[in-house]
Amino acid sequence: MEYVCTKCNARHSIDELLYTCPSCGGVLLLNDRDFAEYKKIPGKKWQKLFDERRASDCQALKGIFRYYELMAPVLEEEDIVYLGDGHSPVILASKELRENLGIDFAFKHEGQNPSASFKDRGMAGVFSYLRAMVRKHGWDDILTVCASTGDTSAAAALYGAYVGSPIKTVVLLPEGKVTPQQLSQPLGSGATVLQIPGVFDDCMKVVEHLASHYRVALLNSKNSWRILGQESYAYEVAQEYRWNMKNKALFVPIGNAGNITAIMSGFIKMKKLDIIDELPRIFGVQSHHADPVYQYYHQVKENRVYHPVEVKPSVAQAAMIGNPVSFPRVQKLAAEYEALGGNFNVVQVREQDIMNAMIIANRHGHIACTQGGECLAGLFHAKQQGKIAHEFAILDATAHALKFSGFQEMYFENTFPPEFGVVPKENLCNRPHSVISEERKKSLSAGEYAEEAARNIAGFMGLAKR
Ligand SMILES: N[C@@H](CCOP(=O)(O)O)C(=O)O
Repeated sequence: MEYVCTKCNARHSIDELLYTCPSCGGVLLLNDRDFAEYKKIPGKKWQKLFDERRASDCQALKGIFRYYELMAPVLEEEDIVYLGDGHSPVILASKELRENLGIDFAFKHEGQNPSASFKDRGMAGVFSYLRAMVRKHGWDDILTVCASTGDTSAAAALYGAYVGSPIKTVVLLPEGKVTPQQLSQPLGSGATVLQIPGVFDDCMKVVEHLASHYRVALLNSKNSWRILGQESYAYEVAQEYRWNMKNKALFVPIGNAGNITAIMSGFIKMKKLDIIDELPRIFGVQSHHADPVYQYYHQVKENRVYHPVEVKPSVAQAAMIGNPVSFPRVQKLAAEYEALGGNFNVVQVREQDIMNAMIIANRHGHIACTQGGECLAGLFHAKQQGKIAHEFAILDATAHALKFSGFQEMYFENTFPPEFGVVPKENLCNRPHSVISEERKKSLSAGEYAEEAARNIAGFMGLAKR
């Protein structure tokens, strides 16, 4: 394998941990030099291999590395770090939800990964590579560092804690802009948690500076081993639908743009190897409060100019990023995707719609986070605009709803700060009801208390007597 620069096409050895091209500073992707050999194997044979592997009880192949030939065939079994990552459930949207929307779709619930987000896929990739480097070169001291809006730091800390020595984990967070649940994750895993004022983009710059001037291993998706791990999402989706991507459309939130890069890269590989006949349509989704990629693709093709944007507070906090590090990769892969017959779009949604959609999804039995809500809002939007009609959509709910319960609480209590621009719809709000007071409880025996509480509930719910 080798690193390939997305800008100047230079190739570099993977024996060194590189994030950008030493020749021109461009971001990198990983390339398998034997890929041409893989083309000699019929697509059906690949499908059979991966289908049979579903039954494997080999620990290393249970997670994202079920597809290791397409990702990192240079790793040995002993290098693979598996914490239960990947194979997140694809759940058909409830009947009522599909009927209301007038389109068939499913959520892929990435919150069911070990640290409750899709980032575990990428961390399984990068930590397995680091273990290989430790084995091969005897590296005895590795300080990993990442900037995060909350999910990356949780995943980095979890995998770092599992692998242990010689790896130590530091995470850098924008103070006050990570949910309490996400903050508790790296703290619980024992990582060093550092905070600075500002937003994710500020943290990313600091971490990039650290990576260029000090001996640290950067764990953000700028690290192309993260991208490889996250390609597994594409392989799983294809396998879920028996390798048939005809009339399928994927909705993916765009933050630092590592995930959309990985998903396109995975589908491109499968198409080139004839594992799939058709590429699914891909819709990136961004909030109007953090939409640099939408702004770029919204321009007339011939005159597109990329500008980072200044983000505003967003409920899709994991994607609140004004200058995604993977933007050059997206540009390159989206062009390749279209050249291979695929279709790549970016839609913009409003904060209000993201919150409404997240609550609607969860009210229909899903565990969508705000980014999952962003995808559902994106699907609503695409449907309304006639951009999608007959396809079956697969929505990426990137993390567990519980990580973002604070936004739900603000919605139900109508306490959103004005800069979010979110006003709750009363019919979507839900609050707890008190059945009996503490004082009344004290005045009753245990039996009387149970009876009176039950009577109050029966009255409140209008229950008929037996
Ligand atoms: N949403 C991310 C932001 C960093 O993205 P990465 O994929 O480049 O690590 C987070 O959870 O921190």
